[in-house]
Amino acid sequence: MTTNNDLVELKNRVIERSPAEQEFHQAVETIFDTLEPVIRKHPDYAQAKLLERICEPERQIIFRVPWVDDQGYVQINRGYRVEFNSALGPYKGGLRFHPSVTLGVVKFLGFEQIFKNSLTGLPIGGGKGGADFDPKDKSDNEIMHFCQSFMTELHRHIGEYTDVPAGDIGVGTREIGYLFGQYKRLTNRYESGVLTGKGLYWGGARVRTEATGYGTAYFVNEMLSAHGNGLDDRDVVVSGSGNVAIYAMKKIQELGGRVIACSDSSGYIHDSAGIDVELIKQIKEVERGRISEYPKRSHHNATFVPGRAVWEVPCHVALPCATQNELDAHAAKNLIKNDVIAVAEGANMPCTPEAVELFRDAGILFGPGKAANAGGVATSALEMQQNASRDSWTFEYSESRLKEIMTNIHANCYETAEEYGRPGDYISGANIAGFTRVAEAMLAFGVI
Ligand SMILES: NC(=O)C1=CN([C@@H]2O[C@H](COP(=O)(O)OP(=O)(O)OC[C@H]3O[C@@H](n4cnc5c(N)ncnc54)[C@H](O)[C@@H]3O)[C@@H](O)[C@H]2O)C=CC1
Ligand SMILES: O=C(O)CCC(=O)C(=O)O
Repeated sequence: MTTNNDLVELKNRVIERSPAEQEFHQAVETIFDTLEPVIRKHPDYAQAKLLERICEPERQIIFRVPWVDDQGYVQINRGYRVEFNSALGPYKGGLRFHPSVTLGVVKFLGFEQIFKNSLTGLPIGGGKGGADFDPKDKSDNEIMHFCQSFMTELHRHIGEYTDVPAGDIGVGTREIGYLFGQYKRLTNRYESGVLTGKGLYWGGARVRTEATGYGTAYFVNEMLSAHGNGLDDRDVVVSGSGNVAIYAMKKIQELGGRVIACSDSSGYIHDSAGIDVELIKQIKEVERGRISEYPKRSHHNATFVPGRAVWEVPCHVALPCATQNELDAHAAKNLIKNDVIAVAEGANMPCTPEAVELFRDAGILFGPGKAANAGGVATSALEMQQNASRDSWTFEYSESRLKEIMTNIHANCYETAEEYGRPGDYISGANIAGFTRVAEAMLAFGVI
């Protein structure tokens, strides 16, 4: 029999084995805090030490990334790929290029990815990678040289049946293009399924660009509907203005919500008439500019508030879509005071544990990232399917698949939470449902 004390001891051992990896510890804590009922129900999981095994990456690769900048100076960055768990399929997860990237950050993201990918119901394992490279203010030439150097090492470790990276913060279609070009050159193989998030002319899938944000909007809509609410006429606030944020805003508006604020790392914009998403796309995706440009060019009466978090804007629905730990207890208290009814994580682990606790205590509907933002990786798996069958689906069909997957993920989390006596607790539902599928596969494979 596994008791709560056994689990606490086990969690402490996992944390001690990986010192100074604060973000990874945080992700591990969330899992351990919710899995007690499933471990109790399945003594064979404890006997096979599945929890210990799932916390230990199958492989972690750390490498030097040297490149030459436009001034002719040599620059050195550190690259990572953590191949966490391949029980359900090839390692799958994005690459993040940001100065804050450390082994602990990559491990937390890879760990989350195991459960998220399992929830999609598709055959993908969990992994993540990246580098402490800052793409901000780099020329196109410098980005290309960095990507080529990064892939010169990474190509040895990845493959359609082994490990399939994609984008994340700082890595979009441009970077995937440079990475894919270098992989093709080094291996002399046009192996489309080795990377996802590709451009539509060279093996990419329709809806992948939109998928994470659209999926988050679908998920929050499902959460609201399941509790007798809807998005109609609701004020929605989104953090970030990158890939996830832009398409979350677009789909929220299509579903009847009113997005009144969004942000970047310099501050936020408030537009009570409703954010003009096409203008944000032009500023952010095309010009790679700052969000402070928006009020200068919008026909609405919008304002830019520098250096402050967007969570001070009153809203019914909050979608953190920027980065980890961006929504803290102070922000959560503010949102609760302003009568927020639902929060869904478009980003990975954007809410601190204290914020999550406050939402839970206040009875706010809370969609954890591993469920709410799973639409991106799910559509990556659909891209792999299309690559394997040399096929290309229409936008409408691809979006209908995404919608179906998000509806199923919501239902799975909702029903699992009920089954384990935690109705309405989407965190427990997501963790238990995600873990169970991986656990069953690991059990079937023996001790490996
Ligand atoms: N791109 C994808 O398909 C998926 C991304 N995610 C997660 O979503 C989040 C955002 O990723 P992307 O949109 O792809 O990245 P991105 O690089 O396109 O955009 C990130 C955005 O966050 C903003 N930002 C960064 N730090 C901030 C801060 N402290 N305050 C306010 N804004 C800040 C940036 O200015 C930028 O607008 C990340 O947590 C990522 O791991 C999760 C699932 C899939
Ligand atoms: O599409 C992918 O493989 C990457 C998605 C990702 O990095 C994520 O879900 O956080």
